Amino acid sequence: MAVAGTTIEVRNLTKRFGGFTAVDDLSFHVAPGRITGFLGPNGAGKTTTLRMLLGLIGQTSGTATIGGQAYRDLSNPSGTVGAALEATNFHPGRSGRDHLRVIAAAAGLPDRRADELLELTGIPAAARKRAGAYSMGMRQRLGLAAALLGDPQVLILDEPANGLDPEGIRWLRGFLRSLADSGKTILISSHLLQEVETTVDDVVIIANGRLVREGSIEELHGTSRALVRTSDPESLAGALRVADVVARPQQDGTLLAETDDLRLVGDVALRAGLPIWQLQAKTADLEALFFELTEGSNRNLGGGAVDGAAARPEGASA
Ligand SMILES: Nc1ncnc2c1ncn2[C@@H]1O[C@H](COP(=O)(O)OP(=O)(O)OP(=O)(O)O)[C@@H](O)[C@H]1O
Repeated sequence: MAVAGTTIEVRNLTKRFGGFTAVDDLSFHVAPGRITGFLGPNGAGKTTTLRMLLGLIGQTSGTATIGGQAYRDLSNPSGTVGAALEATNFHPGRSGRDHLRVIAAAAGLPDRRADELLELTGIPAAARKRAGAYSMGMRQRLGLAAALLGDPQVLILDEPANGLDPEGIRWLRGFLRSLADSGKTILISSHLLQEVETTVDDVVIIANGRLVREGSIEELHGTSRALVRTSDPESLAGALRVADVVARPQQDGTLLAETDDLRLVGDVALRAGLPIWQLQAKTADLEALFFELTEGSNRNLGGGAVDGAAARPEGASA
C-alpha cells in the first residue's frame, strides 16, 4: 500500500575516488511508511552512498534526492531528514543532554527537545553523564536521538544495530517500526542481512558499488517449500508427482516439495498410506542467498577486481 510521505530516489549515482569506482551507476528508491535495509558486505559502498545522499560528499554523476530535492536544496533540512552515520563522533566531555542541546540550538529547536528525545530513546538516566563514558549501545541511542530532534520525515541510519545487545536490537526494531507506522521513511544500512532480516520491509542489496537486488523481504524469501520427513521419501515423491508437485529426496533423508501447500502434502501422504514424521514450510536461507548475491565482492579483503584500500588517497577516511 502506498503511503503519502517523502521518498528517497537514487538515480544512476556514481562516485569515483581517483581511478576507483566506489559507487557504480546505482539506482534504487526508498518508500515512506516502510523500513528499507541498505545491505552489502564491508566496502560495498553503503556509507559512500549515504554520504552523497546527505550532501556530505559530491557525486561524480547521477542524482540522490529526498522528496525530489537534493539535500543541499532542502529548505528545512533537520525537519526533513535525520541521519546517524557514526555513533562515535560525540564530544567525549559533553553530556548526552548537552550534545543534543547543541544540535537542537543549531537547528533552531527548543532545549526541551533534547530531554524528550533522551526519554524516547530510552536513555534519560544518561542525560548528565559524559558521552565519552557511554557504552556503544548508548552511543547508538544518542545518535538516534540526535537524528530525530527535528522530527524529520526521513531517517537514515548507518549500521544502527552495531554494538547493541539482543535487548537493544529488539528495542530498536520496535522503535523503528512505530516510526515507519507513523509514515516516516526509514533507511538503515547493515553488512549483515540476518541482523536486519526481521526489522526491514524492503531490501536494497549492493556489491562492488552496484545494485544486485531490490525488493521486499518477502520476495527475497521467495515462495516457501514443504519439508517432509516420512518412511519412504521416494514413494511420497512419486505420489506427489501425480498431484503435480515436484519433490526431491534430500541427502539427510527428508523430502523437499515445491509447494507451499502443507495440507496438500499431508493429504497426498495419507492417501499413499505413508506416515508423516515432520512437515514444515521451508523458506530460503537468507544468509546463504546474501552470500551468493555478494560473493567474493568484499573489496576491503581484496576479493574484488579492485583493491579499494590501494586506491584510497593518503589520509582519506572511509
Ligand atoms: N575517501 C575515500 N577515498 C578512497 N576510497 C574510499 C574513500 N571512501 C571510501 N572509499 C572506498 O570505497 C569503498 C566503499 O566504501 P564504503 O565505506 O562506502 O563501504 P561500506 O559499504 O559502507 O562498507 P562498511 O560496511 O565497511 O562500512 C571501499 O573500498 C572504500 O575503501
